[in-house]
Amino acid sequence: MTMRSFGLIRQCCNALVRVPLAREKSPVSLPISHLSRSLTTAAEALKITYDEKSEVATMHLCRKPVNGLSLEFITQISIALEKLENERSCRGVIISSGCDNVFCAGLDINEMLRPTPERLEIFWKTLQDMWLQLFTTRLMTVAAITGHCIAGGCLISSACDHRVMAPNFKIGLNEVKLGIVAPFWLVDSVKNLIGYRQTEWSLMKGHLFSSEDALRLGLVDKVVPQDQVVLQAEADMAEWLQVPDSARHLSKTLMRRDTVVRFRSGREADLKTFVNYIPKESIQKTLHSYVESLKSKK
Ligand SMILES: CCCCC/C=C/C(=O)SCCNC(=O)CCNC(=O)[C@H](O)C(C)(C)COP(=O)(O)OP(=O)(O)OC[C@H]1O[C@@H](n2cnc3c(N)ncnc32)[C@H](O)[C@@H]1OP(=O)(O)O
Repeated sequence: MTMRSFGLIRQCCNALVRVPLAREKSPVSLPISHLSRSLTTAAEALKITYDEKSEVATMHLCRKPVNGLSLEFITQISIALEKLENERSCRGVIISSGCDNVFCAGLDINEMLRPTPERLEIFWKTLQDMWLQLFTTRLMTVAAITGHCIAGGCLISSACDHRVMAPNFKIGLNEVKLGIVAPFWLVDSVKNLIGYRQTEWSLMKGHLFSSEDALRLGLVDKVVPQDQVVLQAEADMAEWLQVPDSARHLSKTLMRRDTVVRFRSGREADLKTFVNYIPKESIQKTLHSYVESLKSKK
């Protein structure tokens, strides 16, 4: 197997971190005091390998401990996707996790705690862009879900084309438990998989499905033992790649067009809602209590 690594660019200096936005030429500078905590450096957080024989890349999410989606991490994912999309030989990408028992625990909650308005706005725009990229990419996308896949984690998995999950983990949208509401475009992408009623009640309750229930409902496509998830994802990818790329991608575009049109017409309003809503004192209190409850469960 021939593997190549894609280098990802991060620029740091003492006082500022430069965060290039997806599809924008000039990076934006942000005060370092607003960087969220991570046990992994930016360089370690995302690893891309490319297998020339199968023409498939693997994107390993390795932002320990739980792949919390910070602005920097989302930006890295977005840049990597763009690079892979532009790599003509690349036909598919498998998204996997390097964190034990967690595929992705969703947005890094620290991004929403006492944020600056500037960073909050960039954070949300970048998340919207990353979702759109993943949801519409010409590449065949497979999520290898080796652990919990919560809220923003489900945003990644539900934007993919195929999902393989390990048993006995949780997946879904639990935003209401944090006192917040999932954006309509994320809800749409889950609704496309499991239908209106299952989405409605799980969204309102903040219910997380077991892997087994997720399989039954169609939120994932296969459940296999944890140590076989990546192998299964690779095998399924190979099968998917037997379909001619352009016909597969055009079919995906056709099926997802309504969701994309709705997203494009509502994204500005969605951004406004997010930046106005998150700083509210009542929301800050609930988010703070939620973070405390995560810490105190130990
Ligand atoms: C209007 C806005 C809508 C936005 C749409 C999306 C929203 C979101 O994604 S909000 C995030 C929702 N996610 C969650 O509620 C998941 C919370 N995490 C967990 O339930 C668990 O951590 C776990 C099941 C994913 C893993 O459990 P375990 O292996 O036992 O690990 P710990 O709970 O001990 O966590 C380790 C460490 O990581 C911190 N942490 C966990 N999740 C997050 C997170 N999403 N953001 C930031 N930090 C997170 C946790 O607090 C621990 O920290 P330390 O105590 O400092 O070690």
